[in-house]
Amino acid sequence: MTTNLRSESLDAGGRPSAGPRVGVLALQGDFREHAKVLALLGAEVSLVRRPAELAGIDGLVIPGGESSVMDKLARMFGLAEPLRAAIAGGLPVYGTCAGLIMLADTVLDAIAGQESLGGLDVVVRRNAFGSQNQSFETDLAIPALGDEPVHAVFIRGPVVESVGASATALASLEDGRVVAVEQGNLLGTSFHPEITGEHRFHEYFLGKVRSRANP
Ligand SMILES: NC(=O)CC[C@H](N)C(=O)O
Repeated sequence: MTTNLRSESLDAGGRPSAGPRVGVLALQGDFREHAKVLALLGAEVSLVRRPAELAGIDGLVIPGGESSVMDKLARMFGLAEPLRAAIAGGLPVYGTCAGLIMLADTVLDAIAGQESLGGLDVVVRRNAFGSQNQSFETDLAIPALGDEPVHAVFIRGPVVESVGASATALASLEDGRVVAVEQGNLLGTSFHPEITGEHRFHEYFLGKVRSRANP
């Protein structure tokens, strides 16, 4: 008899080990696309809408969407402070587009009263590619992810205007503008790997999640 096990690795008790538990912030935006990619890569995925749902996750993805709405909902649902505490406590978090804006310490062109969660020592500018050119696609060389370029889709994305001393740029456009950054367990991209079939960013993120879950 063969059993259809999702994971071939076994835990200390000889049982098949479950994948890392990754939450996806599901207040607004393209959280379903992230959940699909993460599940495909073997993570145990849960949607996060309340503070209690942060318990027991080993990592969190903040999706693309609209950062000002996400911010409002996060505060309304009492999630903003628990999220800040989780980030400060070292929870691995990957933010795409609006998610990157949520993780940035400083946000330019925010709407009045908009707050970010912070954690990434970067300055981002919302809607940096302007209304004439709201969406575009390009291939990015990202040595940290291997030789094959990353096909990147930008949808009213932010740009990283300055990278502070604690953060590192992972990818830039040809004109030098930074569009992917990391800092310890935090990862952010201006673009959307969750919609292109590109899994290397999620894999890279899951690496951070696994090393925190099994130090
Ligand atoms: N695709 C996206 O996530 C767009 C981000 C959006 N322009 C914002 O400011 O939040």
